[in-house]
Amino acid sequence: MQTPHPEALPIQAQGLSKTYKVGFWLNRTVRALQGLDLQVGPGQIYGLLGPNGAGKSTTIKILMNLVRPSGGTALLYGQPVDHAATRRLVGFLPENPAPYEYLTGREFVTLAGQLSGLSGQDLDRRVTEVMGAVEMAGAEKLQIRRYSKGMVQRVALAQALVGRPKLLILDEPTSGLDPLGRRQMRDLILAERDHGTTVLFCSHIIPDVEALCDRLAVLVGGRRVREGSVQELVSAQVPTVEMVVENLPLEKVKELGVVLESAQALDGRVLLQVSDADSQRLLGGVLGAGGRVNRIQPARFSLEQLFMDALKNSGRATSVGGEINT
Ligand SMILES: Nc1ncnc2c1ncn2[C@@H]1O[C@H](COP(=O)(O)OP(=O)(O)OP(=O)(O)O)[C@@H](O)[C@H]1O
Repeated sequence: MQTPHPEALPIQAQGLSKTYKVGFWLNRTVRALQGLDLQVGPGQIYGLLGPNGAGKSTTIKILMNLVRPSGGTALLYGQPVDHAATRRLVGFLPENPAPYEYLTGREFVTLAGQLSGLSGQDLDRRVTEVMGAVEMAGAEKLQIRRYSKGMVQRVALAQALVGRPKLLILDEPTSGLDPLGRRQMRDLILAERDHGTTVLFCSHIIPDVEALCDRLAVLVGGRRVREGSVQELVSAQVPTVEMVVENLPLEKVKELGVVLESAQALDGRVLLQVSDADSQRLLGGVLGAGGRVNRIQPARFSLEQLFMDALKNSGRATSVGGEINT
């Protein structure tokens, strides 16, 4: 039997596409993915960031062999995604985990451990270890139907971790968690990376992506529109300047003929964002028209700005996958 290639990339996908048939007569097609390339190196935390319907879950489902791609290839450690020995190296947290409600948390995680090949004392020790890591030791004897959403998410993470995976694939790991729960989930993911585990996760929560990722891909409408480290992506943005103007209404500012990145009237003031290159012209125009500038400062580069720009540039007023009629 073929074995996983430990020197191969944990994840390598090329030209992935996926169309779903929808509608009562299945006569409409949604293009969930359109030629996606993805490479995740060992020990990285890699984020897929995108709005609702961008194709993040579809990508993850293809990697987990839950959905077949319509085109392209996906490899885990150099092997196809249905390769049994390779799949044992992967821990998976689905988007809406639905564990058996009448099992206790410990029974559920023990079952997952058995399925990943553990037994006897090793299994017992490992279950205790992961239940402790996700801070569920105190509630491990309760049936899952008594758990809160955050507790279900933790126990589902414990089942993903129990088999000591080399690669963790997490679909929206922090969704539905309160700020403390999100923080703890982030710490757990970082701790796994520190143990050498490779992590792929998807999210639309920008601060989580910013806090966790070594690299990320921004997906919009099933396409990868940006890729790189957070630092690379953020510093590649066009520098902009924020200006607060008084004594001049927004309509008059717009008449100055300077391209504004954003403009908002608030409490008798106008908040403006303009490219660095245009800022002097705007300043001159505002002062010349009798306005007063009471603050001017470089805008902080952020992943959020990048994300918004990516959405705007891809021409998507809405974020759902491209639907075509056939
Ligand atoms: N089983 C399915 N049948 C039909 N269309 C689907 C199916 N799964 C996903 N889609 C469509 O494919 C597109 C991409 O969906 P996907 O769930 O991959 O996006 P996502 O980025 O994970 O979004 P979200 O953040 O909302 O989970 C969407 O337009 C969605 O409606």
